Amino acid sequence: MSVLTAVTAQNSRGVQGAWPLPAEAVRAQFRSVMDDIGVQAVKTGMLASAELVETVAELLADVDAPVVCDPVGISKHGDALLAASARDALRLKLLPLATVATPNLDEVAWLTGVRVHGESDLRRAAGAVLELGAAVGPGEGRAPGGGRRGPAHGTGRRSGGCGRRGMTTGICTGRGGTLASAIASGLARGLSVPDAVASAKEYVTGAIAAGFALGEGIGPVDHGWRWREG
Ligand SMILES: Nc1ncnc2c1ncn2[C@@H]1O[C@H](COP(=O)(O)OP(=O)(O)O)[C@@H](O)[C@H]1O
Ligand SMILES: Cc1ncc(COP(=O)(O)O)c(N)n1
Repeated sequence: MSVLTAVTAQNSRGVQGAWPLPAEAVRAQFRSVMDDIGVQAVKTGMLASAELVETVAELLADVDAPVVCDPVGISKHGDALLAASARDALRLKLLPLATVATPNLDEVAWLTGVRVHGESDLRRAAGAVLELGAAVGPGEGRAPGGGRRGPAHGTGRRSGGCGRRGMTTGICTGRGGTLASAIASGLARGLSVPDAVASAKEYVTGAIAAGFALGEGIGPVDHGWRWREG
């Protein structure tokens, strides 16, 4: 079930417009889901403004289910999806509620000041995210205790993806959101955090490898790759 926080106009070329919903609309959708259907896990994505980050943090404070926070900052095309003024609310209110946080490398630098230049920086970055309160972070699907960790860009076993038109960089839209959603799905099914992260990492790797061209710009990951591969 979804609680929409913003409406965007976007395509493979970029984000042409974004309109945050009123906090009241977010609260009402949340109540509609919780009071009838309930949740086994939550994943947060684009929150647009400090007000919406605070609203979502308030709502999640009473939720007794794992929370995966994907602190969406900018789109693959460089379009802002979160106001700069929302950083403190994200750091101080939402991330402390997270079971798992999945910032990408730009987002982790923005949130913690730690710049990742190589693999040796990953542990420091993860530590900085943990200090904000998230149980696990950042991005990369790192499992506690040194679980599976994949390549950041383009060197992995299945990397490549987005294969038409000679794109071999693994750059496609929806990677981070797919990783975070897959982790939340695993947690909802009762997997432990390390198992949910490992399973999500495998899934997103396949989705990137099967990414395809759509439109004139950056195409999407393929969420249906397992189904298509049979
Ligand atoms: N070229 C690639 N090949 C394989 N996995 C990749 C590649 N690029 C990114 N990933 C994986 O996709 C997941 C999400 O990456 P991330 O950089 O956080 O995405 P985004 O920038 O979309 O938020 C991570 O697990 C990352 O390791
Ligand atoms: C509503 C929404 N949420 C998140 C992203 C980031 O995805 P990406 O980094 O792949 O552009 C996006 N473009 N739109």
